[in-house]
Amino acid sequence: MKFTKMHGAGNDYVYVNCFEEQLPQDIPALAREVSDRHTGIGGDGLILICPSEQGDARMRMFNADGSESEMCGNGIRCVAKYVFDHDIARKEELKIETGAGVLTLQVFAEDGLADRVRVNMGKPILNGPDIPTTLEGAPPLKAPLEVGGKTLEVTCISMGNPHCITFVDEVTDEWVHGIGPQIEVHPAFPNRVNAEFIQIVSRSEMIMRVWERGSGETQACGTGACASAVAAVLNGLTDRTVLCHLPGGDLTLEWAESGEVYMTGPATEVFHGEWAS
Ligand SMILES: N[C@@H](CCC[C@H](N)C(=O)O)C(=O)O
Repeated sequence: MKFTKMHGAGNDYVYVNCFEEQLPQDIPALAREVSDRHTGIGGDGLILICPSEQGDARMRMFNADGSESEMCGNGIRCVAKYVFDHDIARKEELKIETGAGVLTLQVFAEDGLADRVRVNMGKPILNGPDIPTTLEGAPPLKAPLEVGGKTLEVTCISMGNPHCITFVDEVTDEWVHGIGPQIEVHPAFPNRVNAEFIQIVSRSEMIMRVWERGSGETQACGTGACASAVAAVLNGLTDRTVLCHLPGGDLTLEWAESGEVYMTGPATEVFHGEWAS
């Protein structure tokens, strides 16, 4: 099976071109094997680039634990780069089908290769049961959540996949590794959840670290950054356009007056290979 290793702001996945490659039946097991950083290729998960009847390609994404997610913000920028660079559809405006619907992307190319992508991520889902969470509100805003002996005030938003955002004075390992895994499996989230920790720098800048559902801490999370930008506006902490600093790089988020969220960021190809097992 041929694969390509790519990352978006350090959020790295193994990509397989399913226009050409045949996959084993057990895709969750394949995702776990290729993602292993010691015995596999190494990555935050596996992303399949598949034919689509509704767009130029369809993305399927699997976390490192083999669970499938509806959406991946950093992944979809890399899928767009692959589709553009490898001539599956060499268009500056692409449509990619995801578990969260068909999204429109704008590709910015340098010397014939895509290097930045702007994604219309659609409207955030704010209704608690649709996120899903049992916390009340649309969205749950400053909702009390008992975790590790503390009562956190969290905001919950779905960008097709679920996010639980906590604003903190300083984003520390204790938040990400101590509290993050407990939020991921908290009973308030029936499908588990991605946990973001946000430090506000100014009305237009924030720092984020994430504990991702199914993958643990990653260097960036595109859907998480979008959800956090929406949460920051709803909590009165930032303006509608914000630069988000993540351990692996920066993303620009804009929550437009139309209600749609736009994310702009890098997409990088690292190497190709062949998976033997
Ligand atoms: N890193 C991704 C999100 C990947 C899926 C997530 N862990 C989930 O289970 O929902 C991103 O860039 O959005």
